[in-house]
Amino acid sequence: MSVSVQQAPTAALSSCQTLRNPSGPRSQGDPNTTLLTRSPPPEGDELTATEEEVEVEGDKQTEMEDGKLTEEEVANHLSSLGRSATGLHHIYQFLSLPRQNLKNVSILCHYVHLQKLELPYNRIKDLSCVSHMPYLIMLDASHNELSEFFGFQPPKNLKEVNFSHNQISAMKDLSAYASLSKLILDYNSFSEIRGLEKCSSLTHLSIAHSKISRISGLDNLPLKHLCLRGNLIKKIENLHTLRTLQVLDLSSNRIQSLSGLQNLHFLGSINLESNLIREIKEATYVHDLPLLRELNLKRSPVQEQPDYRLAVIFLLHRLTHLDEQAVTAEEKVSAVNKFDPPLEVGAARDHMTHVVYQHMQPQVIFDSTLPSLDAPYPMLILTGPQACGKRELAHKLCQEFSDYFAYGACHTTRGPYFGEEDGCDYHFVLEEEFQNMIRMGCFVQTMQYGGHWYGLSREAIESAAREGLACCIHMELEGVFSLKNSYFEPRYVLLIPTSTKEYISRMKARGLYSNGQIDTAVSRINLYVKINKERPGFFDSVISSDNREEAYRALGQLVKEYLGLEEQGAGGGEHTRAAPDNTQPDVSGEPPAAEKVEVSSADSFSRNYWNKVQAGLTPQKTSAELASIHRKQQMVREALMGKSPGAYTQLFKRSVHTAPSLLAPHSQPGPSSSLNPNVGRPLPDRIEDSSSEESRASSGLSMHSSAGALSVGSPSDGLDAGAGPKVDPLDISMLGQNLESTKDHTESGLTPDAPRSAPERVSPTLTTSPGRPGSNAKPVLPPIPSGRKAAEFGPKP
Ligand SMILES: Nc1ncnc2c1ncn2[C@@H]1O[C@H](COP(=O)(O)OP(=O)(O)OP(=O)(O)O)[C@@H](O)[C@H]1O
Repeated sequence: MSVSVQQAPTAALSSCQTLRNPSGPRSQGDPNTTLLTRSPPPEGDELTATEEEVEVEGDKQTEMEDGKLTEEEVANHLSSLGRSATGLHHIYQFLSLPRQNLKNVSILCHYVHLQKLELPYNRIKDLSCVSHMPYLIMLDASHNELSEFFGFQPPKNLKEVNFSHNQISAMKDLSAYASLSKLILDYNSFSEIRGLEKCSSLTHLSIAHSKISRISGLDNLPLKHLCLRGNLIKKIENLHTLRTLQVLDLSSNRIQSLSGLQNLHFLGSINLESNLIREIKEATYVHDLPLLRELNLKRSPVQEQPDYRLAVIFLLHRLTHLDEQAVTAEEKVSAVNKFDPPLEVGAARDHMTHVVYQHMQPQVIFDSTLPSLDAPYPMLILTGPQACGKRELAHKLCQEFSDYFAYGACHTTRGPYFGEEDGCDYHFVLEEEFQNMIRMGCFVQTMQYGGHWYGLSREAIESAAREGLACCIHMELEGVFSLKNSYFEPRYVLLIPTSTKEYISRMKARGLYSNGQIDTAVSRINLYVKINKERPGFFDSVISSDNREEAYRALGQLVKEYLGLEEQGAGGGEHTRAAPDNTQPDVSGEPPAAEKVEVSSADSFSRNYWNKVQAGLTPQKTSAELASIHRKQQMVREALMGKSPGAYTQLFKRSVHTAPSLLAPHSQPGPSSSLNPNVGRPLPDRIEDSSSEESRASSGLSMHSSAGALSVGSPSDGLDAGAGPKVDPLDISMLGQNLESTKDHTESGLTPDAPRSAPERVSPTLTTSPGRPGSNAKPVLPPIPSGRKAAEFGPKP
């Protein structure tokens, strides 16, 4: 028997060809089935079998039971007929003998042409036969009893080796295996990785379920796949030179951090299942890996973190699979909306919150700031990055234009800086109180900045409006976005630092900010610039804040243009009165010549792209069209007044000519009048001109003048609060009548809100009456102008 088994491979070929089953390798199950699956002897031979043959057969069976591989068995499992490596012979290249209970495979010494050898699930302890297989490319010796690592002469082309599930405890130098590209050593007892330094072709290495406690010995290997699953590794280290690594499996270790992976730019898949990663922020270490698509953190403590999945998806937005589950587009959107909502989303959420909370409160009419038909309550918002000077400028502006603007103090949970006064710079409140105010629907908008809450309360606006003043507020961009969702239509002035260096040194000079706060503020400059660039008209005006004086000059000029003021001398308080206003559109909507000039000068102020475009697109109306529009508007207003008598009648009528101060409730005592240095001043001659009066009345810009004309103690003193400032050229004729009727009501004890009879007719003579409602109030601020002006500064898209 041994003669036939140990024949030279070429001889074995013919032997194999006759012996092996044409269907190729068989019996993958029970190792003992080998005998049963052997090819039956040729027909007829059975009868002539000699005693000797029976004996040989018996020997063979004994050998198999002893785990010794026989020639016949080899022949049965050979496959893949092809040319030998030398090209001179036809040979079987592939031998697969799994689960054969083999212990001794020394017979394979003679199968020198084998290229692929599979001997898994046997009991082999010695593989020295491989030394005789110089052409071997693939060797699978997994699930055996090998205790030695590569115990054979290196076949020069050996590429893939599987020694998993053996009893090998030490790695040895594999520098002779230069062609080795795939090495699987799972389920052995290695405690250290070594000997691979010269394996310059090794792209796939797996040493799972061993006793490795430290990653080492892998420097500069061209590995693409590395599996060290089920070891004792605590730290990801020494991987930074594996520049080509694509798949990394470090599951079932004791790793606490993803640090050490940040330079592996080809990594596409990381398995860290069953480790000790606790913090979501660990994901930041792999945030910059451009090809990372799969991350598995299953069975790690980090899973218990709130919003774990969305947070990781947010941090690693390129992931397609997290924890072996596909990441959906919805999850990606939710993650962004949750952790870095676009300004619009944040603003919408903020707005919704306050609207809902406000609606949960008893509803009241905010008489001072309610939007009117033509003009919303005037507000000026100074926006820009922190410490760009907007607060200082807002204060200064409110001081100089104290008859027009009041500083709207927001609420904040941050503590006051040195010199800050409660109620002046901010209303300083505790977090609990702030949250309570949110729930009570007190805010129009809120924002968190630098870990503190800031919020603009409705009362802050209302209190300014009750005094007949426009509100001037400073806030960050998020606040602007939120406010744009409300029905308020402020004008927004962006104050932007153009010299970062100067901005930083100014912030440092204040001595209030940490480096981190300064960095945040600086980084936000670009946000403002971007918004201004991408959304023309988002800000009504942009002023450089580098030089505070120049910035204030520009802001002041802008406000003067807006108010229609003229310089009346130097010094503060000079703007408590305005020049007679003859710049407003007449009732027909056609601006007088003077206004046209002003409009063009105000053009730079406006910078409202949208409105300019709109104005450009709007064809000039003929006088007939304008008259028609005029009639329609009048009818609408009358209809509205008729529909809602009482308070609304008052509201609309009064608002026709009044700015908020005129709308202050009668019960509101005279802070405004006491504050107003111009109360009772004689009206300039021009204002008494009826035509200009009418013209002014048609415009918000006339308000300060008309107010100035009012005499102290005007019956309008008793006017109740009404709608926000409204400029309605069409209702000029109602002014006197309104005045009279109000007076009557007041005298007769009727409250302004009491139901009234049908709208009274207006005597045309009253339109030229020098007495105007609100004459005892301070000069009132101009509402946002209507007509042509409105087109300039009107609502944004
Ligand atoms: N209601 C609000 N909504 C949004 N932003 C606000 C609001 N109130 C204040 N802010 C802004 O929050 C930022 C931080 O305000 P804070 O007063 O703490 O900073 P500051 O260092 O004094 O800077 P500044 O001089 O710009 O006010 C500022 O840019 C401020 O304009």
